[in-house]
Amino acid sequence: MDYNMKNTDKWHRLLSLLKTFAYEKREVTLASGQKSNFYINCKQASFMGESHYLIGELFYSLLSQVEKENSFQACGGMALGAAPLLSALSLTCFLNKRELPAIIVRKDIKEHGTKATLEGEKPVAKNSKVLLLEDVITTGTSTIKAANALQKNGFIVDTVLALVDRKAGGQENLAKNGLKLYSLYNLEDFTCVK
Ligand SMILES: O=P(O)(O)OC[C@H]1O[C@H](OP(=O)(O)OP(=O)(O)O)[C@H](O)[C@@H]1O
Ligand SMILES: O=C(O)c1cc(=O)[nH]c(=O)[nH]1
Repeated sequence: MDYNMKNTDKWHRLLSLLKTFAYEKREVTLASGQKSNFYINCKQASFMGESHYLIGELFYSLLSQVEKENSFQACGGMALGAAPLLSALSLTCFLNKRELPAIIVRKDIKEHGTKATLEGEKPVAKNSKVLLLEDVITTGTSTIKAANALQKNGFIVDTVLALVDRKAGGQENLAKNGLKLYSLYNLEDFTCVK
């Protein structure tokens, strides 16, 4: 798909905020246990008001394109990285006269109180189609876990929107699990000199 929001002012501005606050060139161990010499910690940018606004607008625009073939009743994603993305998209949908409630998947089951794995699922009917959001895709394992948690709770998940695809096999792993990936940025957007 040719994304119509790519290379727009909003797309460039969000990339600039991610490059400034999220991208770090350093040795790091990733969620998968693999070593890398760079890290994109989107949370350093995604909780800011301006990024929140841009993420909402860009994901809303991507959602409108994806929905030419598919439609969704809610969005969902894994804590913590997906939390600001879900909040941004859900708010932007509301401002566009559409309710798209957000479901966050806890990394660990809450041990007291509700003992919940999901939060925000009450407004969403079972068998609803949930659009999965993710900040960074490396192997795709975290995203597949989030999809499995939602599916186990009676929701349908087949599509993922990500901020960044590190192009490290994640897309292929998601496809093996029946998940189609659309990402706003990939690794080259961070590494190209422009
Ligand atoms: O594609 P993968 O190989 O699974 O790696 C990507 C995952 O790693 C990060 O989460 P992290 O586990 O660092 O958690 P956080 O959002 O709580 O910081 C990121 O938010 C993705 O969920
Ligand atoms: O693979 C990961 O754990 C990972 C990579 C990255 O660049 N950013 C992130 O938040 N997680």
